[in-house]
Amino acid sequence: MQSTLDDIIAEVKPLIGQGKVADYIPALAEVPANRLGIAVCTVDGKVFKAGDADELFSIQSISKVLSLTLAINRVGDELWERVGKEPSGLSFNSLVQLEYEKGIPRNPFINAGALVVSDVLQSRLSAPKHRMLELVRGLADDPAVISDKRVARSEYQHSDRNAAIAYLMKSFGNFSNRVEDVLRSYFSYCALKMSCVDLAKTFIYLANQGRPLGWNKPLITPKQTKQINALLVTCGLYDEAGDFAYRVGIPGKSGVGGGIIGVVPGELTVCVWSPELNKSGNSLAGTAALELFTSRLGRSIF
Ligand SMILES: NC(=O)CC[C@H](N)C(=O)O
Repeated sequence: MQSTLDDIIAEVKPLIGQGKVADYIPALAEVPANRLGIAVCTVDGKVFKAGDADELFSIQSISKVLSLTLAINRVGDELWERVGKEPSGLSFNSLVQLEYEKGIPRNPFINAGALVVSDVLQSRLSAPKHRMLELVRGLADDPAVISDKRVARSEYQHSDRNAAIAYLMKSFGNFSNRVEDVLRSYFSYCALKMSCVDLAKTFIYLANQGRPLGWNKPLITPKQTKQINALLVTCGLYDEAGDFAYRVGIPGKSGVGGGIIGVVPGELTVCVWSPELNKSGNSLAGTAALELFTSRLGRSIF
């Protein structure tokens, strides 16, 4: 495993320069483009890493998996009355489908869906931002995980499109709380700062029937774990979910910070980070690294 990870980092490095670091907020635009890391965590808790696997980065939309997990945990199947389970085929922050589908987002991993999920958490939890922090600290087994206030504030100052999405859903009756409050929580989840190692450990519950590392009780049921992994395969990479399934072939979730997590059910989680993105907003070198990873180890689910 260790030599495979070292080889992957060396082989993928030349791709740096072909993508574009997210620049919609200054705090993300400043991240050095040449970073590249990979970490693997196995269901029995072994961690392997290479490159910049311990450096912290903004997890952005990877947090949508955590908020979905919390929401499923709290409300169960009721959630699916307010958000769909189908791929959108459109970019993560698109508004067009929402109008003709009457304010019901296609899935929980596009921004519209994640905002509905955040709205549910806002209603159900007394301190949603704090609860999320507590959850990730527990999952990553790292009490030092924080949400970067500067990133969250900057996102809020550039939130016109996400606010438009939320207000459109509100006009259809699919949004209960004040838009500003939910946006603040949503951005605080997106601004979580974690490393590849933290994230590989955090998501091991998705490879292990809902059981986090070192916990004595499951976070979600095996059935819910299967459901989240299915949604990751079909919707985790936005309008590139098909290409990702074709090239990488495992459940995955990307974020505009350049991170991507992948799940090999029953076996391991893998997290890659490279800040330069392709046109769909997914890490360019990160996707290539995962493609090599699953191909070399013969680990696709297909
Ligand atoms: N794809 C992403 O990572 C998007 C997250 C970003 N904070 C947004 O809401 O636009």
